[in-house]
Amino acid sequence: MNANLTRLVASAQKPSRRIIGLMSGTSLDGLDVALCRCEGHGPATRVQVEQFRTVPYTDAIRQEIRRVFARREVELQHLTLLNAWLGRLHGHLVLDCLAEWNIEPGAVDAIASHGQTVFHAPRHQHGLPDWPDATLQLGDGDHLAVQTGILTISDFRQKHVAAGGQGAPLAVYGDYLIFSQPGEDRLLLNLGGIANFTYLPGSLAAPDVFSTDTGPGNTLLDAFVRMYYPTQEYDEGGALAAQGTVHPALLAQLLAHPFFAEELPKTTGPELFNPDYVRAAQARTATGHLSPLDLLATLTEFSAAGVALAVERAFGAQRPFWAYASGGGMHNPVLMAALQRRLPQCRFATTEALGIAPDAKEAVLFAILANETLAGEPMPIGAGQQRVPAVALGKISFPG
Ligand SMILES: Nc1ncnc2c1ncn2[C@@H]1O[C@H](COP(=O)(O)OP(=O)(O)OP(=O)(O)O)[C@@H](O)[C@H]1O
Ligand SMILES: CC(=O)N[C@H]1[C@@H]2OC[C@@H](O2)[C@@H](O)[C@@H]1O[C@H](C)C(=O)O
Repeated sequence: MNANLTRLVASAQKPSRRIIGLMSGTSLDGLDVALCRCEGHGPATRVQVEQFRTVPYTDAIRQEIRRVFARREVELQHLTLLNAWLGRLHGHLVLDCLAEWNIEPGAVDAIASHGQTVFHAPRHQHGLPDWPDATLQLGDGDHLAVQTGILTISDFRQKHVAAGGQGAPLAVYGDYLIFSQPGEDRLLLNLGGIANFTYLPGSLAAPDVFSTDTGPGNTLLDAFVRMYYPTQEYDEGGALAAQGTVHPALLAQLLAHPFFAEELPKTTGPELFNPDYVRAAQARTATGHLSPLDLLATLTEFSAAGVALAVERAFGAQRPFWAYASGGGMHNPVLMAALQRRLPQCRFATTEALGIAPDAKEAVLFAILANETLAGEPMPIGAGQQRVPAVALGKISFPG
């Protein structure tokens, strides 16, 4: 047998594995690196986060990604170069983190790399009836594996699409394994660039588990903050939105897109929710004159409204939940207050209360996905209409 396969089988048979989860989301704020100890697999999975760091992206890195990010037309050479360049960059950043933590690469079983989404194209968004759902993440796993000498599992979203999903959200698999609690209906709410939630029934009925994007989280806020306040990357503490007033007609127009009326689960991205989308809604409502502060207040309310609409659509307006937040948006009190006002039946906490630091959560979930790819069985959750395919996700790259 090939020596790589022998090592792979040995790793899959271990009672516990050390896996580095990597996530760089749509906000382009940096690479989240979570060193996890994953014990067991399936519902018996136990995860302990041994180390976590967000390595911030420099402006130069962000600029290179933005040349292709969510753009319908790009320079093909740049896209090609970026795939290898990001793979190497992520490999370097992993090695830097390991050196800082005093851990040898040989002490790590695997890297679970999400890669950088550069274009997300579910059918409802590209609108081309003869073409499938599709999504593209860059930062090829082979580069990470060779750079670090660590087995790498990457490109998790393609199998999801191939097996009938939209390529997202994937958090549902890990959420189900580590956050399900008998007797408590839970929502795991991630407020990243795009917002999404996973529903975990207290009955533990696997077929009912599902996950959906709800619309923008921070992506529009970030884009307009950068536009109006070039020295800032985001609305720190919601300080700007807090000084503005929500414009009801613009808010209604922003919510008029068919995305919000569509069946759950669904997925989206900045390909749809971008400044052009907002400008078009402003043109339709003659609100082009709105001050930056009022616009940010309206966009913050828009994000909260998207989440509330999806929750109501799925469960009605009455059903109580514990909602455990994660993602950068939970640091924005204006957004959190709007959510609480629109979902009075929910009680809010963060995943800290469940033992996982909210900023680390997505990176940890990819480590868990890789752990399942190595040692688990496909999970029978969200069967059928919920579009959560029961398949092992990710591609395996050997270091040699
Ligand atoms: N202190 C803060 N106050 C307000 N907003 C914040 C704060 N900290 C982070 N954010 C917001 O969170 C964003 C980063 O969130 P996160 O890292 O969860 O996004 P992501 O993982 O890139 O997104 P996605 O989950 O869509 O892929 C920032 O761009 C900013 O908008
Ligand atoms: C295509 C893509 O990268 N989608 C991301 C993005 O960020 C949030 C939301 O949009 C979610 O659908 C997904 O990420 C998380 C980790 C997921 O798949 O669960």
